[in-house]
Amino acid sequence: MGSDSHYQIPAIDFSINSTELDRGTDKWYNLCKRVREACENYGCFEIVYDKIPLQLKADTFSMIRQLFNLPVETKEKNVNPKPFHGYYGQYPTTPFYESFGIEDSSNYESFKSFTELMWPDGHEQFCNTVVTMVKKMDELKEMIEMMILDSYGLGEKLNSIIACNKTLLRVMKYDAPPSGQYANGHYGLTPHTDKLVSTILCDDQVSGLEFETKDGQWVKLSLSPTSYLFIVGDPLMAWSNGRMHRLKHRVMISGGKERYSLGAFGSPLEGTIIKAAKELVDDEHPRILKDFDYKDFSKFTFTQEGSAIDSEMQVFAFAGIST
Ligand SMILES: O=C(O)CCC(=O)C(=O)O
Ligand SMILES: [Fe+2]
Repeated sequence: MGSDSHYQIPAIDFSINSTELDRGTDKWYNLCKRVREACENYGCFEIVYDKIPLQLKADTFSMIRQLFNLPVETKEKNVNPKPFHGYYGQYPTTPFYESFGIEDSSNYESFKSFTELMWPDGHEQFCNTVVTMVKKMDELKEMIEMMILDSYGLGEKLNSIIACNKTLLRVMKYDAPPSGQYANGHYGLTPHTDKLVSTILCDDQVSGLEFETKDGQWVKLSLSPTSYLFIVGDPLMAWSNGRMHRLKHRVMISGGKERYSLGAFGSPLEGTIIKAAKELVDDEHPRILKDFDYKDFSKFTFTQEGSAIDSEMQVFAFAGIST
């Protein structure tokens, strides 16, 4: 992955023979260890993965362009009161950003309903292409979640938030600002840590994503066509009792071409209480957060009080243990 020449996030190659990736093999445990180290030290890693055909990815982005090209009145029909779901756009603070959050999108019937909301006469190619892509990203996400559990020796804890969440598909578009404006960059998306458990992200080869290193430097990322980015979100950090690092990131746009990106986000199930795995709390790692209801936390981030707090501090303001 091209980033600032002196700073490189780990790249983990999953493009190997499927049987080697079976749970229990040496290769599996070796990857588990690397995944854990990357999440703890960087809060992210590049996933090199050849099991999603490049043509499928290209077709998906072409379908997503068609979606964003629909009239605003049509896009606004995708209303969903849950945080990070539904259509978001035309906001004065992020004038170049639009997104859709579509739940249960690896389920054909559910995605078909969304498709018919956007195209009342149906759009089979849109539906088939995107569902196929989300299923592939889902497989990858489930495998990485299992690796995280196994990396801590907690592979049997299948009711933890790591193993038990639903994929929320989010698609994003960042308009290119008018030429000559913002030559030095403008926020497409302001700095934040993800509020969903984890994220697997890819883009259509127009860069803009940047992340903050642990020592406060902003570094540009550009993903190769066969790469995806895994990002640790606040709930995953909370589950790991602070062992995993949340990645603070932002999108900067500076003109030229519009950017499209696509993410499979792990969304906690209704009623989920986020708590540190008890095995990950000990004298050396005292508990850093109280248990909290995920829904209340995500609502809090949108309140006047919550939104005034820096994104990475919100979880501590909501559930921090005062010493
Ligand atoms: O568009 C991107 O590359 C990043 C999107 C993102 O960070 C988010 O939706 O949380
Ligand atoms: Fe994000």
